Amino acid sequence: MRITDLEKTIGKFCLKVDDLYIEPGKIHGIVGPNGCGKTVFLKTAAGILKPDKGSIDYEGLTSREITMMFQRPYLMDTSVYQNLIYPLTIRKIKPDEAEVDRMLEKVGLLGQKKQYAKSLSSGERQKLSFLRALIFHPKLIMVDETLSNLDPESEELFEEMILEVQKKEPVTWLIVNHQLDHINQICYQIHHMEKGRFLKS
Ligand SMILES: Nc1ncnc2c1ncn2[C@@H]1O[C@H](COP(=O)(O)OP(=O)(O)OP(=O)(O)O)[C@@H](O)[C@H]1O
Repeated sequence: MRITDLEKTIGKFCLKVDDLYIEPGKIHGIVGPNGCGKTVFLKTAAGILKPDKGSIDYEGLTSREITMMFQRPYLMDTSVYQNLIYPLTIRKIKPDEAEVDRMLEKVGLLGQKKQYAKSLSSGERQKLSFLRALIFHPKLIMVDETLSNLDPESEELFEEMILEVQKKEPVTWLIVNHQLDHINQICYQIHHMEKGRFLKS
């Protein structure tokens, strides 16, 4: 993915990306102080916010192959299971039930499969949202500080799952996190942001 001459102004804030190359199939971390524009960048890169100027070359990826995990996951008024398979439902793909159970089991949510999703704890919601992002095998996954609120064990589990995905069919990950987060250790490249710009690495 290549981002060139991109600009996005929201209120007093201005995001400016002259030239940024995100090597495909790798795990990229984005770190920087509060308010430096990480979320605005991610939303713009995901196509949720329209840039005022500039271009994003997804190198052949379509919007259906891109997903974003938000800091506060949006869940629908239905069961854990229905929320999980939603990306498949809208793509008219029949879920592989054994695979669904395997995924839920892996994060310890199998017992809550039929439970109302909105009754899950915040960490459980993030686990569900993570599985929902993985279930349709996207090629580009953007993660907005989702992993920062997890307990160390869950964070380790997510890292393990990310590496498992990378072994099978490499995905491009853009993971916004904090400077000292453990997840940085599995990143191929860390991109530093400050005041709406990327620092040269
Ligand atoms: N809808 C909006 N209206 C006005 N200003 C906004 C809006 N959205 C974001 N901003 C401003 O843009 C700047 C960048 O915000 P952003 O959420 O991208 O920061 P961040 O790096 O993700 O911060 P944090 O680490 O605190 O999550 C902030 O100063 C914020 O106040």
